[in-house]
Amino acid sequence: MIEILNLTKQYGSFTALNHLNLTIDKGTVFGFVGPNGAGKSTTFSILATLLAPSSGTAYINGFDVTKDPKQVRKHIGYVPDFFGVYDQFKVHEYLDFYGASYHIPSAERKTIIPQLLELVNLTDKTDAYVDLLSRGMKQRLCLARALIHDPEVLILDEPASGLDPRARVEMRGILRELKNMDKTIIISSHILPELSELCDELGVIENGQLIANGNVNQIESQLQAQKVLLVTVHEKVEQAISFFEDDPNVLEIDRSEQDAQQLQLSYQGTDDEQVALLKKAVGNGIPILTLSQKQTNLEDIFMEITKGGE
Ligand SMILES: Nc1ncnc2c1ncn2[C@@H]1O[C@H](COP(=O)(O)OP(=O)(O)OP(=O)(O)O)[C@@H](O)[C@H]1O
Repeated sequence: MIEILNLTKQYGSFTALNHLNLTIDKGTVFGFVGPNGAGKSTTFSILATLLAPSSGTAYINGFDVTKDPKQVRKHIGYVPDFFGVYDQFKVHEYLDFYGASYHIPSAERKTIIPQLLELVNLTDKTDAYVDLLSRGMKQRLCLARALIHDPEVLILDEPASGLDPRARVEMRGILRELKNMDKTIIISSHILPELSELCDELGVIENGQLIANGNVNQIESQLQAQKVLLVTVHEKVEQAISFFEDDPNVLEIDRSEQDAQQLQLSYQGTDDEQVALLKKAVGNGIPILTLSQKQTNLEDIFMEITKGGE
């Protein structure tokens, strides 16, 4: 379990994290999403006990990251966004080195390492030199390294960044397996759809503050206070625009770039009000060809909830 309490980090006069509060229950896969510079890596570095907060703190399985870093490290596996690998090592030697650093007895390491390599699909690379692995393979090796002491909590900073689509799918498969092993996982990305499928819960961070938190549906419903109606009219586009502009529930009208006859209405009315509006439009002679509601995808949601930071 991860508890973040009023976590604040100042770099000089710059506030990178501003009273962040978050609780992640055991066994949850939590996606931490935010634009570049939002404060994700800063949060993760603090959780990994590598950076001291300016104020506030965080607990991992009840251990305070500022007061009890040694205990915390036993309970976490951390994959940073940039990592180095010791290039003179072969894959199995690399894992063995880290296993020894965690004081795992040699006999045990001999059992664990093949299991980990199987988990991250690197069994056939056991004798390969680490520096000759592809980026995706290095990323998976780094994940195996983070798992060597069987931590309950995994802190994964952008584990899918820079991977091609196939490698991303592979990474997702591995994370799913880890979820099935009941690990608590916090994983960051600036790509919301990448996380949505995998995560039980999401938190959106911007300018060091949590601006949305919950499951995908909860985050979606925050946005759905405003739906987007797509209205295609047969000619008379200007007439349609001035008609819809008069409705107080229509907040904004955009014209589609692809289709000059299509209007996109940001609409905040209820379903009943929407029915009444359409009835009135038809009654007023607006030649409506089609009407539909734009399906908001997670990319739209992300753009919407982070647009304050533009
Ligand atoms: N050592 C540092 N000194 C000064 N400012 C820093 C330092 N580290 C990070 N920052 C600033 O703090 C803010 C948060 O950075 P952080 O790396 O936590 O963001 P992020 O959400 O992980 O971004 P990205 O998605 O680009 O990795 C950024 O504005 C960054 O420039």
